[in-house]
Amino acid sequence: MNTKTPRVLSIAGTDPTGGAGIQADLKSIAANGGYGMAVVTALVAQNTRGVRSVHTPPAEFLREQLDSVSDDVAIDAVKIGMLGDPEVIATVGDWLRATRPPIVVIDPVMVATSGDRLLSCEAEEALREILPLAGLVTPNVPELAVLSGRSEATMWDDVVAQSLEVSRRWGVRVLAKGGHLPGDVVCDALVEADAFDSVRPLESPRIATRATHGTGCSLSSAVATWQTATGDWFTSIDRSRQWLTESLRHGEELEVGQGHGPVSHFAGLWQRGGLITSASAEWWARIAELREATDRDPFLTGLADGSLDKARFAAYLAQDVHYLEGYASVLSRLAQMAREPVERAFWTTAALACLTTETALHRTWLTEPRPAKSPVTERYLDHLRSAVDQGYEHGVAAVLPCYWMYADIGARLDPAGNPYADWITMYADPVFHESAAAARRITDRAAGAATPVVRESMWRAFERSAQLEREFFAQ
Ligand SMILES: Nc1ncnc2c1ncn2[C@@H]1O[C@H](COP(=O)(O)OP(=O)(O)OP(=O)(O)O)[C@@H](O)[C@H]1O
Ligand SMILES: Cc1ncc(CO)c(N)n1
Repeated sequence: MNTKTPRVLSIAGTDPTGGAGIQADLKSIAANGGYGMAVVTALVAQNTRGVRSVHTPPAEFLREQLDSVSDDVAIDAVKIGMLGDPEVIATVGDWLRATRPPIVVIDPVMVATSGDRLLSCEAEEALREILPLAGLVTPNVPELAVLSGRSEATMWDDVVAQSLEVSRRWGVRVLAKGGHLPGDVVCDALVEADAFDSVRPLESPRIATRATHGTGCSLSSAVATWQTATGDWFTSIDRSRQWLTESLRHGEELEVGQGHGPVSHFAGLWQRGGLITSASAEWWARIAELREATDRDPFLTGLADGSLDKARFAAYLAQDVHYLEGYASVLSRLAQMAREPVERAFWTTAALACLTTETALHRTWLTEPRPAKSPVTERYLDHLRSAVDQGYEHGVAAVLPCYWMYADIGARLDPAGNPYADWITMYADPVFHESAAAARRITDRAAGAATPVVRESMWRAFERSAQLEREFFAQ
């Protein structure tokens, strides 16, 4: 098992709508964990409905593109798609013989999903001749008929028979794809003609979707990528098919084009949180410096070693009572805005705890007359109120630092022999920590469901609160 990121080169034609060809290959390689590179064989004016025209750059230029990659980059795998005409095939064939990439997958592209031809008839013979350079060839049913010189298979047994013929004749492994045959189950098979004529079928449920544009491109690129990592063709095909099935399921959601739309290459990744596994964890890391600066504030260092002046502590608690009253109102508003019953219950309980448990200690320190709200207290509460005004997501992000920074401080201070031990143990209490964890989970759920724009402004609301927490201690 190779643990390095596979460097995978796609040699193929283009699809400006991004669902097939090189554009699909790059997405597929990335979605399956590889680093994608691309050499263009043909510029294709096409969309989800059909092909309008094809522009083939000069063969010398194709060779220059290929050499640009191989002269500089160690290539782990190559996926070959649309080759268009005999000159293109000869150029790619020469380059393959010269560079000998360790993994080569040829998707013998002949016809687009729309039914338009992508390979000239004269090129069919030339294409057969380069098959021995591949570790795997991935024809669909019509392509298999062309390669084997037979009529198009209508039954699975014929698909297998034709695959065995192609495998035997050109000494190549064949992934026969049954996507074009009818049935609730889509059957593919890895076929190798040798003494035992191995035929290993792979089945999956047929997804009822029109979004099948570029499935062949995407599958072959995925297999090339996985093969670098696993070294086993069957495993690579199996993994790639699982990924493709998931991507097919979400293709129509993209609403791309009026014909056969593309698959959603990153649907699974997005659904599982994309690059951000936890928004709150990422935000917490981003405020690391601010947190360290807060720790160094004389108020907190004094609290930590017990040397803090009693009058300063009382003044802090007096402001904190004002703050907690305002904070509780904000939490009640979140309770009203929450759509999930568990979240509504959490914010309701949180508002109550704020007005009772948390302020109980404060009240023992309060002296009359109570001081007015300080400018920092006013500013912090204004910020929280304007965050909930913007929406639930912003509100939950804004109230989080108050929980989290206090839980963090409470866990790190030692109450033993400290005159402020009551305060420390209140924030070291597991019940308070569980509340902080619940507030984080709610924030992560809201951030996961939010658009990138909303998530970005959630972060800003969180960051501003963290800054205000620091100013609050420093006041
Ligand atoms: N509706 C579907 N549901 C599930 N899997 C499918 C569906 N259609 C195709 N597949 C799978 O997608 C892969 C590509 O199959 P297909 O035979 O359609 O290739 P293709 O014709 O070369 O693709 P294209 O020309 O659209 O790029 C195969 O693994 C096939 O089993
Ligand atoms: C460039 C290109 N390659 C392959 C296909 C097959 O889907 C396509 N439509 N376009």
